[in-house]
Amino acid sequence: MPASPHLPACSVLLLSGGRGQRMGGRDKGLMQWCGRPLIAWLHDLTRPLSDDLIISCNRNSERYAPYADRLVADADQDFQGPLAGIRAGMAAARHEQMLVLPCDAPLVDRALIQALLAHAGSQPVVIRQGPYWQPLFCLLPTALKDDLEQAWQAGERSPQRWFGRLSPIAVDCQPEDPRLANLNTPETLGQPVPDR
Ligand SMILES: Nc1nc2c(ncn2[C@@H]2O[C@H](COP(=O)(O)OP(=O)(O)OP(=O)(O)O)[C@@H](O)[C@H]2O)c(=O)[nH]1
Ligand SMILES: [Mg+2]
Repeated sequence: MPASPHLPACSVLLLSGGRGQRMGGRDKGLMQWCGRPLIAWLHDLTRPLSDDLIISCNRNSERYAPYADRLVADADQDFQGPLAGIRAGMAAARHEQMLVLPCDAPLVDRALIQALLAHAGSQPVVIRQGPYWQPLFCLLPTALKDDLEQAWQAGERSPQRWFGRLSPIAVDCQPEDPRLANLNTPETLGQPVPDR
């Protein structure tokens, strides 16, 4: 289902497969923010955009399942980073474009997503803040699946280095754009530090 008649159909990949080290090793996507799990906020934002909503997670699959059409796990269970999740998502995605968002950015809004979708084509479209790319906020043509696979097999593990070779289109945001806030620590969730 397209976001509007003028925007392309896309798959959505919500990245929630990280180690959560700065959260004391907890599964970040399931941590509560403003009364609900982080993944629930991203689900609500993206659900109307796609009939192919994929969550990349490496544990607690039964708790993620209600928020997705499908779940993917990394091929290796040693947390090789977000590119592992993107790789699994690319292999599963059913549409020509795949919107990628991290689970820990609940303030992303529809306008930001529409700005990415507006550039859908043969190149990656990536958010940039000042000089800094935000590689996990992006729109990827799924035709790049084979390119990604080759890069992965050659040892690439950095999303930014991977798409950097592919003439990405930037969607520029202000350095202080609050929609891109990343919640990486218990303090940012407004919770005490969890026990381990
Ligand atoms: N599939 C997958 N996703 C990952 C992996 N590492 C990080 N991510 C995701 O990438 C996004 C950004 O990662 P971080 O904010 O560093 O999250 P994290 O790795 O769980 O947290 P830290 O361990 O504290 O760095 C989050 O949405 C993570 O879920 C991984 O090894 N596999
Ligand atoms: Mg990390």
